[in-house]
Amino acid sequence: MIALQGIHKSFKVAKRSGGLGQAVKSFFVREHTIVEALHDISFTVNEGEIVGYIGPNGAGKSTTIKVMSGILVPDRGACSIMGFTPWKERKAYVQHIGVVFGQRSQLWWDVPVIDSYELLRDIYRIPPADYQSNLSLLTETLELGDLLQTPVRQLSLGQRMRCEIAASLLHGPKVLFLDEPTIGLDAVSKIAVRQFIKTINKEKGVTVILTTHDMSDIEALADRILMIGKGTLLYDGSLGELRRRFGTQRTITADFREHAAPVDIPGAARLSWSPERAVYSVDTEQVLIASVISSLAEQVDLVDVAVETKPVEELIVQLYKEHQI
Ligand SMILES: Nc1ncnc2c1ncn2[C@@H]1O[C@H](COP(=O)(O)OP(=O)(O)OP(=O)(O)O)[C@@H](O)[C@H]1O
Repeated sequence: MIALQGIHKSFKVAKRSGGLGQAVKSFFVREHTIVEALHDISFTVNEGEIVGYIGPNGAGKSTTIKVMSGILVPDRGACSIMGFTPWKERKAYVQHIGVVFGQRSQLWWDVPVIDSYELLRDIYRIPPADYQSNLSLLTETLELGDLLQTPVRQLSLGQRMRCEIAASLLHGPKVLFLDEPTIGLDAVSKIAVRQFIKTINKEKGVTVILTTHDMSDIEALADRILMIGKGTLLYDGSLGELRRRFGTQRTITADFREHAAPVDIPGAARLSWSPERAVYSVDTEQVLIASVISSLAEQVDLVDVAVETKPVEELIVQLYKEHQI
């Protein structure tokens, strides 16, 4: 459904140094630097996938979304989405995609939300019956109700985001690009937005590409991660694979009835010890978790045991280190 091949995109940025002298000089001689935002980006996405596009600030995530939604023209490379080249056949193409930029609004600020929706209906030439059925489904699932009659500037961030997502789906697109859809939202709104993304993906088969800094979005939603750093694709695979690749390390926290002497477990490194709690680090490629717990149980009177994997954030930092980002 989506195929990018060797996409390159650079920006020419005016160089400015401090001081009045430099400012006067730059008035006559403009110096520029070239920022390579995307370097040879290639990937494919199948129909019905939810793909998380992640990376540090300035990695090139938004630039990729802009190329895929036809807003930016790349310097080189090919991009085919549902048979369209986004920047060439923009008018026909936008009928098939929905785009949400979390930091920008596509809604008219001073008028009720419904007025913006009606404008979008006319822009996209959505047949009245389709518009009505899409609107009622979106109103119900995103709980828009009274919000439709409210001017956008009076909405909370979470309410606005629900309205933005509905706006991007009124014309029934097959692909949805979401750039930071949960930015700034509280926990409840985040869960609502995630739940909705899951629903439209499952029930309507909408393919979703989402950029986010929030790893819990990825854990909750994405079958697959594409990771980008300094304009280069660093990883393409599942979160599970990423965990397996780096995450054979587990931390075992054991609570037990008072036990004075620290206990050594073969194959496990003891990270801390107190008379009622010990923390061990275990490499699951070297030793089984079960054998660590059973040798611990032989020596202390166990009350509780917790086994934790490394948080995803740590795995990602490790990947950046590996690629020297
Ligand atoms: N219009 C522009 N003009 C000049 N440079 C730009 C422009 N847009 C992006 N860049 C540069 O391209 C690089 C990639 O930016 P991009 O916005 O795609 O990153 P991002 O991964 O979305 O970052 P963030 O997580 O901070 O939003 C950055 O170095 C950025 O400064």
